[in-house]
Amino acid sequence: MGDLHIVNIEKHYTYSHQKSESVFSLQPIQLTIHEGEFFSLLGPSGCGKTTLLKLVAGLLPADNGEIWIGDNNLTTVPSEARKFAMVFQQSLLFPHMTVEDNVAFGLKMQKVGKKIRLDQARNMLAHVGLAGYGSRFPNELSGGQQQRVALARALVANPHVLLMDEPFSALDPSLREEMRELLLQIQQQFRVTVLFVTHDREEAFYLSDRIGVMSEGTLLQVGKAKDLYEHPENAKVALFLGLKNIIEGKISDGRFYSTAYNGIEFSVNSTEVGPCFLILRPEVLQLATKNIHLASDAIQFTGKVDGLRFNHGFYSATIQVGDYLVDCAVSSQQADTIAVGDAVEFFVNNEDLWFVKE
Ligand SMILES: Nc1ncnc2c1ncn2[C@@H]1O[C@H](COP(=O)(O)OP(=O)(O)OP(=O)(O)O)[C@@H](O)[C@H]1O
Repeated sequence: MGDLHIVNIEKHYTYSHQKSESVFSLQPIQLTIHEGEFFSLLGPSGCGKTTLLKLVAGLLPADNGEIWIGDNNLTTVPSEARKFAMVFQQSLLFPHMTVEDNVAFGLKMQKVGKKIRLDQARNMLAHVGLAGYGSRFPNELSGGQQQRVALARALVANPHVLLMDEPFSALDPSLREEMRELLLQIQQQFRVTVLFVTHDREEAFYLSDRIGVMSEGTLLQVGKAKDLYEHPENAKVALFLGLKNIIEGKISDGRFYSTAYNGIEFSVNSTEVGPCFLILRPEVLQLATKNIHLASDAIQFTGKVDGLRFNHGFYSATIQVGDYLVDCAVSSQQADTIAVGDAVEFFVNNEDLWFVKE
């Protein structure tokens, strides 16, 4: 098997609508997904995630570029011969076939004998928590159970890569969480390479070894969730990841200037120059308490508590600084010492500043 290499793949669509012609271009994409890796393509609706997935699957012809797995060039290999399996948002099971026949169908196409394929199908159904459901028909299953069958059907033929397009987005939140856990468990057990498409950043962050952030047909940045969150390469990635406290300004002569927060100016170590954005992650902002010892290059702000919300084990304070609201993560202990309307000081260490270009 080996790594999945997407080599300068591109695709251009032209379509007409009410006499105007539009074009969507998937710009050349270069990406290697390691064998056994869980990789997500994350981006807003219409950015080209499904197009890229279909190019990898061989369901769409590429205008340019190649798909390799290990040393095998798959570019001209038809979809059904690539040994890739797909799971979609709404997986179409054959309604007139039992669950186990649905799961065994791919093996039947590969001319695997009846006994062996039914044994394998039942075994895979047990892995997805559906032991004993084999003789039911798809319409006798819930939406979540149907997705489990789709997963079993995808995995039974031992695919090189599992391609998944928003597979859980039609499920309710608690079922979605359950399916995520199941998928992770199965992926670790079978060590299958997964290429997963989602527009849900929480989902991508939770599941993935690495994530590729896409926008308007381009792959903006690839990395681990933590690296993307702490060090987005540009403002688009930061905005799409929902980062808070993004401040427009500029750097010149080693100093950052912004009109935000009542006017900011301080020395920076960054090599950036010109217009840029400063990102202050809520977790790196600290409330200044009486005994705190500030580093000499820490940057201090003064403001007024505008709101205080409990958020999964910590508090999130909104602090008004001039015309701006700043999000600041606050421990439970600190939250007990402040109230809405209080004047507060908070600071950030210079090393925790992150600057990006547009
Ligand atoms: N067969 C096609 N012909 C013309 N345009 C297409 C075709 N398929 C997709 N598009 C356009 O290409 C763009 C990318 O679509 P794609 O489905 O890849 O996006 P996506 O990121 O998966 O979006 P979503 O999350 O909404 O599914 C969209 O503007 C879409 O309208």
